Amino acid sequence: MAKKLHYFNLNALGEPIRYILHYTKQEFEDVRHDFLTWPDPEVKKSLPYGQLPLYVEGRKTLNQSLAIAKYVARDSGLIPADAWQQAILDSTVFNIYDFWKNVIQFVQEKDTAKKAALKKVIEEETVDFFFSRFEKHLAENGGFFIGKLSWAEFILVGIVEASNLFLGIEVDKKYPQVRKLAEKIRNLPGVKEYIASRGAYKLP
Ligand SMILES: N[C@@H](CCC(=O)N[C@@H](CS)C(=O)NCC(=O)O)C(=O)O
Repeated sequence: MAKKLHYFNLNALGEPIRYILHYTKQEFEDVRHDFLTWPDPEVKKSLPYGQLPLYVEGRKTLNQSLAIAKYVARDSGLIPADAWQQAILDSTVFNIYDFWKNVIQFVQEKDTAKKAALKKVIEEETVDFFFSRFEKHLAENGGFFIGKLSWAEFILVGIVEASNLFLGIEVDKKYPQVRKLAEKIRNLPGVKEYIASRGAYKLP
């Protein structure tokens, strides 16, 4: 069945899904929309909630990045059988997205002074609040969230990379567990080749 992932030519919410698809060796069409000319009225109208990413499998479509990531991670050992462990991972990805909300607020702010103020708060408070917790969670579980590789680590690494790109800082600089994990994910078979083939992202 033909699979397609629609997203912008950026990392952000699409990249963890791309990483999982490449790691699990699933063939898919990586459809990239141009952020600079967005919104393309035809495409926007065709999206169930007007936003990307959108995953397409045959005639079925799925929106919401976390739902897509979890769906494409099934049958690959990236989702534990145990319900409690599944819930821990769900909670973890929501915590990661709670951090990401701050980055999005920064990205969307048009006023230069307010934008600078938001960046200062993120750099001086928000990063530490979330990343000290991610760091502890990883340290207590052998460098993963539940003691082995799961879909949640892909989400964290994708969000770290996108945050670094959008904020122009290294949010993971002081967090060795997070950094080590990012290196591990980037060197996974499938992911490594994908990264080499796509090159580096640049902000529009
Ligand atoms: N909760 C949604 C958020 C999707 C979202 O915010 N998409 C943004 C890009 S990251 C978008 O499509 N922006 C363009 C628009 O709203 O027209 C998810 O996780 O998929």
